[in-house]
Amino acid sequence: MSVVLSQKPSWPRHGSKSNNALPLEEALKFHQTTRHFDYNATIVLVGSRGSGKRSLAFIGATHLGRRLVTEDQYFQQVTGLSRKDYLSKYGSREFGRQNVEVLQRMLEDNETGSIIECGMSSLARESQNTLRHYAETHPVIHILRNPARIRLLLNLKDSEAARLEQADKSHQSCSNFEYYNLQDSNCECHVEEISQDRQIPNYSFALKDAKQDFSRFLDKITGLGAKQSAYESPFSVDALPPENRPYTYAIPLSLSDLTNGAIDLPQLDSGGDAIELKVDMLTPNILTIVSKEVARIRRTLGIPIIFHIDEILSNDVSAIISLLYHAIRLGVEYLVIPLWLEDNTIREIVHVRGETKIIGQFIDKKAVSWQDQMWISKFERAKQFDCHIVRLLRTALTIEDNTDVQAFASRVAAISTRQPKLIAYNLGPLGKASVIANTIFSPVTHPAIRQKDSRPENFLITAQEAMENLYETGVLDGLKFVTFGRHVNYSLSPMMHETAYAHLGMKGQYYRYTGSSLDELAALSQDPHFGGAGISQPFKVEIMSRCVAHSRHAKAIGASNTITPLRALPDGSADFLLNQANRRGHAGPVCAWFADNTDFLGILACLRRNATPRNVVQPSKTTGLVIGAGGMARASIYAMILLGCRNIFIYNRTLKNAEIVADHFNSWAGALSANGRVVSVLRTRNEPWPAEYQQPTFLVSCVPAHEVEIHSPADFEVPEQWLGSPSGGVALELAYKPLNTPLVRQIRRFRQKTGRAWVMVDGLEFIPAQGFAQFELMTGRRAPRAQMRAAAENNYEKVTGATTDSMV
Ligand SMILES: O=C1C[C@@](O)(C(=O)O)C[C@@H](O)[C@@H]1O
Repeated sequence: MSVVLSQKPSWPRHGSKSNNALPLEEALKFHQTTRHFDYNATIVLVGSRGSGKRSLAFIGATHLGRRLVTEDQYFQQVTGLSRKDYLSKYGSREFGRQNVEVLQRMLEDNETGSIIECGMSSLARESQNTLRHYAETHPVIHILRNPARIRLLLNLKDSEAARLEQADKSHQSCSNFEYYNLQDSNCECHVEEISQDRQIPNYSFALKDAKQDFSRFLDKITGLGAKQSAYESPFSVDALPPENRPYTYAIPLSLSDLTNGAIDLPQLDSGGDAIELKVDMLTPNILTIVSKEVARIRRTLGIPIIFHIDEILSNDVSAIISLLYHAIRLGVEYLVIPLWLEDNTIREIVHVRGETKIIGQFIDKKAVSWQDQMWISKFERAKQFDCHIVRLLRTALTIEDNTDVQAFASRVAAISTRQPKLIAYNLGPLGKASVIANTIFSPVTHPAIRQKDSRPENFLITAQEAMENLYETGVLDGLKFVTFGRHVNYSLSPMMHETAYAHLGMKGQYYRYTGSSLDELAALSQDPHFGGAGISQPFKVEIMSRCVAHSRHAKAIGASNTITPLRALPDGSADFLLNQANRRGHAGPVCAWFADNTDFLGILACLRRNATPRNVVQPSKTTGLVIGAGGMARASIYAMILLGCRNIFIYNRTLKNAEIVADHFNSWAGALSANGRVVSVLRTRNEPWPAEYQQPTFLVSCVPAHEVEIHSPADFEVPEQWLGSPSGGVALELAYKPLNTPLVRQIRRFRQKTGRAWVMVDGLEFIPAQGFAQFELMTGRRAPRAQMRAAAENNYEKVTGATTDSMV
């Protein structure tokens, strides 16, 4: 590890001079806003020209279902003139005054339910005062971007660029969050310029990455993400924060290693439940470096960040405090606060933490025995500040220290049930057993790091090894899973799931079972080692009535593709669902099933990430088309409803089945649409597209890949007249044997002929997308996505006997 302590940092200390320097007291007061907002509080974006605010505001508005308000548009609305015309008509002084007034009105008139993109009027002193005040009750996010990139984008001279960069700094003092808008190294294209096939390199990467990153960021700082997951399904990984789940792992990375290129982030994909970012260097622009590295970790790995300032910096208390506040601005998930800081300092930081959780930490350097009362008093100290987690560490001198720390944890557990979570283990090579036994954020290395760094100091085990140990010692049980359906002999699920077990060090087997009745599945689940089932056609609807509990989604869809076993307590009854969720790694008698659905998640992901900005959902206008009337068709309709689509059409060969599906959705979702109907049935293929509706921009074909009754497999083509959307759309084909279905060929031909921007997504993109969540529901562990996707793609030809080269 290299430590850089060469120069003093130059972060804005309280009251320091900048363009819009605040008086000290005011700055402190500003820092102390609590970052707790009404769930619907409007979110404001400020930042330099060229920082990408507009695109991000657009992404945020779509993601949260908010109104998008831009200052340009508001200016015109209020004054009746564009900015340019206003400036030439009234001159710059009056223009400046009007700008400020528009900004103030815009904030005032849109207190809730909006995402506001501020223009450059946010640089004016009066505007900044207003924003500062607004930030007491609303998230105000400062968007940053690499200055070189901005200069390039805006085609600026050096001096102009420097002025812009300098001016942008003043946004720090009127925002309570910061988001570093990374440029995608794969793609230089503008968000509008995306290509239309996943086979084409760079296909909409920029948009996909920014969409994912920024949406997650908003979920995090508003706290909406976590609440949503728990509400949706008790078995989803995000239903419980990692500290409430058994056996989670954190990979420590030092900032200096990250910045000097010693760590290749993409290689660290899966292998930990969190990244512990250790700040071990100070440079003049340390805050920007931190912002950028946090953004890189989020973009590349997408797992929570534990922000930790290395003890080697403990001499510079002022630097530590600035870094702690900065981490809260970045909305990191966990912040490690050294318990040796002064009481008031700790209290103030905890007060403004927003959704960031606090880990109070004490590291003993004097080898005090775990039996010493000192440890309990450290725990009590952290508790007094309302820390969520207390982390107590010391170096192991003997193997016995590991049993001592266990005994200490039991003593703490006996104090009371309502208290912070405890992380306690021994450092050093002798502490390994206590790291394995510890259940929250045990520090692990990653195989990719170990490969590069074989020094004896790097004694950490990998998450995979830690898990293997838990299975070997009988702490966790190997389980059996199955994909169950009438035509599952070419299912890719076994490969995807077993690859994931191996990657994570889990013991598990995933079988295919071709069955003709759900009674056969009931027999399979008599085995206490039964861990869950993927439900394939034609059982997705029927399985619902066999399950005693259902996720909110499965209920709304009326179909399930994933069931998990509910295990019996000694008296034969089922335990609470969240307890069941936390016992997923253990065998035991199965007394009932829980139904969930991940098909809709796969469909949602495919539609969402492939929709072009031109086809952003407008609830009153956007239309969707679903072909089929089975469980997949239901999941497709549900995904479209979640996207905001309120005019969905269904076509199925057997009309009656389409009517049943339409009735199901209209019975609970009809009220979402002005005419009381979200789903309408197209009776025949010869019908012209209903004239009062736009042609669909979302199309999902759920025609089975295998033969149904007398019909041949997936032989469906859409009447060309239904494809007339001028902006094209996303067409998702769920059948994947072969990939090159008649529909895929038709869309490709149509695209070539008309130049309409249809993005074709095939079944091989969908299968892993539904599989990730299924794996997570069944195991409670985060899915190793890249490995699962590769397993599906690499085994496709072997399993299905078809070829993958059908997409061009
Ligand atoms: O329909 C399918 C396909 C599948 O059954 C398979 O085995 O590939 C897996 C299910 O989760 C999914 O809903």
